[in-house]
Amino acid sequence: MKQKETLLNSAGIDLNIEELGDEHVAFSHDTPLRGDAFEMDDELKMELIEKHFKEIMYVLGLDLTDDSLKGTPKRVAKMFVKEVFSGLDPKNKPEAKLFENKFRYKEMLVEKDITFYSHCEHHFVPIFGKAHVAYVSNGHVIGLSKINRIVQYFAKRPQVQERLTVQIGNELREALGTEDVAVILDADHMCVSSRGVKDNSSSTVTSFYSGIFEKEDQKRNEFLKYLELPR
Ligand SMILES: Nc1nc2c(ncn2[C@@H]2O[C@H](COP(=O)(O)OP(=O)(O)OP(=O)(O)O)[C@@H](O)[C@H]2O)c(=O)[nH]1
Ligand SMILES: [Zn+2]
Repeated sequence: MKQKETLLNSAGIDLNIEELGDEHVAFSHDTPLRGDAFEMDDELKMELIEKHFKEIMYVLGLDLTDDSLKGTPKRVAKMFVKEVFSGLDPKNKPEAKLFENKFRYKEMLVEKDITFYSHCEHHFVPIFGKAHVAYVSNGHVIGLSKINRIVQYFAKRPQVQERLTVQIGNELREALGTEDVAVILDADHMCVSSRGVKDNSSSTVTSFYSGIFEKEDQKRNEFLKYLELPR
């Protein structure tokens, strides 16, 4: 396949972004990924990122023979592929372990204050905050930690908060087989606080409501009330 050859040859560093940009696939709820995004394995991705990051550091004038700096391109490459952007790759998607709702639990379940770390796709600096999730069982209940894992999986992508919110909401609807899902994210954007406008007191709140949470004010208010409960 020609594109793959282009990618592999680009280990020589002549990445032609225009040429690679034709094939868009709406993959994993709309993160704009190319169709060939996973034809390269992680090893090659890390090799290429290391090489490019070395060039960025060089251009900035940094001395890459310095013993504190020389490992940085490799560290950054590993951190991008294996950690902070590992949620781009569907192979890292967590399995949503479900149990039968034998206990006949009929009310909403709320998991609040789920910590997440993401990165703004415009500046590649951190977004971090709390996610609050609610759902009403449609016959199955999900292992609690899987909710955290779903939040973290979608957070580990270059993101905007709106998309992250919708991706988490849609994934929970799908995994749980219910429309009755609510998600709120409350986050700090380092691109707003540490640079640019430098506002470190604002936070950004986004929400996703479907099913009864969309239709019934009462359910939505109940969810919001639980978020105010002291711990
Ligand atoms: N809607 C939305 N915007 C975001 C998010 N994260 C960062 N942004 C904004 O994306 C915008 C990018 O705008 P640009 O004007 O191209 O970037 P910039 O010149 O660096 O802008 P400033 O941040 O204002 O200095 C900024 O206003 C950011 O605050 C997000 O999750 N959602
Ligand atoms: Zn930003």
